[in-house]
Amino acid sequence: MTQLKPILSHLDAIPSTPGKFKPEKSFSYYYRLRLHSKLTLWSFIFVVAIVFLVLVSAPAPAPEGNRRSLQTAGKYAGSGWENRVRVSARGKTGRVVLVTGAAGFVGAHVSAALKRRGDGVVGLDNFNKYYEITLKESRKLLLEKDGVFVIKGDINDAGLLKKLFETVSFTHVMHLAAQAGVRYAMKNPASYIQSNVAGFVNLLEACKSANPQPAVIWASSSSVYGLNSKVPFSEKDRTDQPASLYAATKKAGEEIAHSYNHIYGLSLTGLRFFTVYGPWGRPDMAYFFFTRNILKGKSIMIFEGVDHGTVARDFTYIDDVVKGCVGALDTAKKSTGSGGKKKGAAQFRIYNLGNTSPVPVSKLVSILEKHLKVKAKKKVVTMPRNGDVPFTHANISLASKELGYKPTTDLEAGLKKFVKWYLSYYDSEKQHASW
Ligand SMILES: O=C(O)[C@H]1O[C@H](OP(=O)(O)OP(=O)(O)OC[C@H]2O[C@@H](n3ccc(=O)[nH]c3=O)[C@H](O)[C@@H]2O)[C@H](O)[C@@H](O)[C@@H]1O
Repeated sequence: MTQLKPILSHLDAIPSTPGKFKPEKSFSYYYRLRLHSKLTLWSFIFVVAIVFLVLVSAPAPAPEGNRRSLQTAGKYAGSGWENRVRVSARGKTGRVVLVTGAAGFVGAHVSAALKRRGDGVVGLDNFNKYYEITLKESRKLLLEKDGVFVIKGDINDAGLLKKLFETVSFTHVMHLAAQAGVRYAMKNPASYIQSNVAGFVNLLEACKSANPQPAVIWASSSSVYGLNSKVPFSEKDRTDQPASLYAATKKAGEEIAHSYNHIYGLSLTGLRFFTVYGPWGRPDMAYFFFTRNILKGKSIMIFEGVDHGTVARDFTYIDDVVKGCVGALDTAKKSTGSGGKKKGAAQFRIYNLGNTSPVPVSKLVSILEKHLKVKAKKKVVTMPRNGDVPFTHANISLASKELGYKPTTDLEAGLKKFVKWYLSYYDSEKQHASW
């Protein structure tokens, strides 16, 4: 320590402006300089040795996927987060369900229904900006009141899924996260591949590796029938003529699911939803933005087919679809594999969840006008080449027989409930309307 003193005092003498430094040429100066150099040399050797040891003992750099997992593990580690997940997963029925897309339209309704009947439910949603995030946040708030924790995270995050499956033994996964919307696929095709293909595979990877493997129920779409002209659409009809990239990714999902069922023994049930609508719905859908534009006095475009052909949809009310989802969950058999190994054949099912009564878009608009008590400014235009199909019509006999699915709400009654919710939700004082 005493040896260091002269050096420190020498350093004290160095002016803050280096160019003005004038060296002293005395004996003690050279003595101190030599001592300084010796110490600097030893410090340098010491630092090099430490760096060498660190480099030798450091593991090889993690590949991209693992690196992301490590980041995720750090982000979600901690007893606070794990406790919230575990509390949310508690239930009375023995069923513990991971609902992806829980802040979305169908996901939020299904999560609430499962929690209300006593299942343990954990939600996952990436809260992306496809449509207004405030609506997703409001759904999340309502779910939290019901005791459902909605994690903000992405199905493409393998680290997060691994952590989730390590924290909770899910009996079921209700996979409702997706990039939805038929026409938006022309604007942002990559987002469909990212969510509906890559994200789905990532989720199935986590499910097949889990021990026990959960049974998986996931959202497919009526759009897989594409240009099929045989009505009503039956699950046996061809689905190899998609009219949009959205439909193609949903069809790809069905094929991917089949391969995971075949290789790993995962129990998989696909639900082909037919234009689902209702309270807390999606602002990108026609019934929703028609309502918004009618109230604002803006014009709306009603598509028609070639030669003034009618464009119609088998609009299906949310509560009916929720019952179909719950029916699918309750009849799902267990997966047969565990930890990535198949032990026997597992269940693979596909069902239509529609309403069985297609309604022309022009009729949808006249019902809205009636409930809103406002006349719409209508422009009838030929359907652009945007991936839309002229009509959808579900045959639901399989779902009725095997899931007990029985839709009970017609478009008139369903839109009445939607309009009531819409007016109360967008009335600023009642932003937090109930289910
Ligand atoms: O059943 C399905 O599988 C699909 O249902 C809806 O797709 P879509 O039936 O096209 O629903 P909307 O976008 O609400 O369109 C409803 C009807 O309104 C028509 N439309 C849409 C927009 C517009 O400006 N004008 C118009 O007449 C469409 O051609 C369609 O016939 C959902 O948006 C998809 O995510 C879902 O997968």
